[in-house]
Amino acid sequence: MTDRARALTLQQVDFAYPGEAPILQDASLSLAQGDFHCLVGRSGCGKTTLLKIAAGLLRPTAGCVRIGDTILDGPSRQIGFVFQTPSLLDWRSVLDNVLLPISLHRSVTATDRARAMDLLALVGIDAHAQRYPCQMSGGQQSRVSLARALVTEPPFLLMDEPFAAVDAITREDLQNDLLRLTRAQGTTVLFVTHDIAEAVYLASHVSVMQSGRITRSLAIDVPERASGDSRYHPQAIRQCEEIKAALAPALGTVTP
Ligand SMILES: Nc1ncnc2c1ncn2[C@@H]1O[C@H](COP(=O)(O)OP(=O)(O)OP(=O)(O)O)[C@@H](O)[C@H]1O
Repeated sequence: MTDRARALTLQQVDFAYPGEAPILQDASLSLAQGDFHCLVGRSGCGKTTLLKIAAGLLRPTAGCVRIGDTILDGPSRQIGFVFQTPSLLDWRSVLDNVLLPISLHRSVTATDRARAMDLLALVGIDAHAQRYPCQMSGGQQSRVSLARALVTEPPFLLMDEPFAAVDAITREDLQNDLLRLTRAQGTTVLFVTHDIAEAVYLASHVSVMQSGRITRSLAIDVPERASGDSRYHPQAIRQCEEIKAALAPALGTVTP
């Protein structure tokens, strides 16, 4: 697949739930191949709705979503989705949960199993492959969910606050796992979060959403991205403040 074919674009998207006022208005986003794009915004501004449109789970009332030059007209196997809660199947083992996206379409092969085990090893839980989700902690379940989303190596990964329910230290580990895996696979990621610091740590680009519109997009350019301490780099803190100001212009802190 060419770089251009691996671009994801939302073009002037409007959306309203049936019988409701518009939720999204003229929302545009452009992700180049390999971008890690975070979407931040206050609760209820329309982030999850935008993500579902980008996944083809909801249809825009105006505008469109494109993968490369092709308009998306429904869910696509090119797009992996990670929800806010891990949503694992309790009656399947960890390994079988990771293999689920494959087993829904065809028979699982030994190569698939080896690949799933590799992913579980990369997120540090391969020793628990035969356990069931109820025997795993919340952070471990998030790791299973991440491995499941990546087992088919989708070129696009859409994530809706996937680490919101885990403690801060586990969240940092999960963020590092996510960066390592998506960089290794060259995945293009759209990641929704309330957490500005998380967005600045993970993202190559951050977009700010307010009342159904994208009101600001900025490139993140924090040095030493690969090392853990880049979270606390002065440039990271400056960019967090910039995003916070963009989210709250009415407070008059900094007007971009
Ligand atoms: N199925 C639905 N039918 C009608 N309205 C809905 C539906 N789903 C969401 N909404 C409304 O759409 C608006 C945007 O919701 P959405 O979940 O996209 O926001 P969000 O920014 O992701 O919020 P949060 O950060 O709290 O998860 C909210 O006012 C919500 O009540």
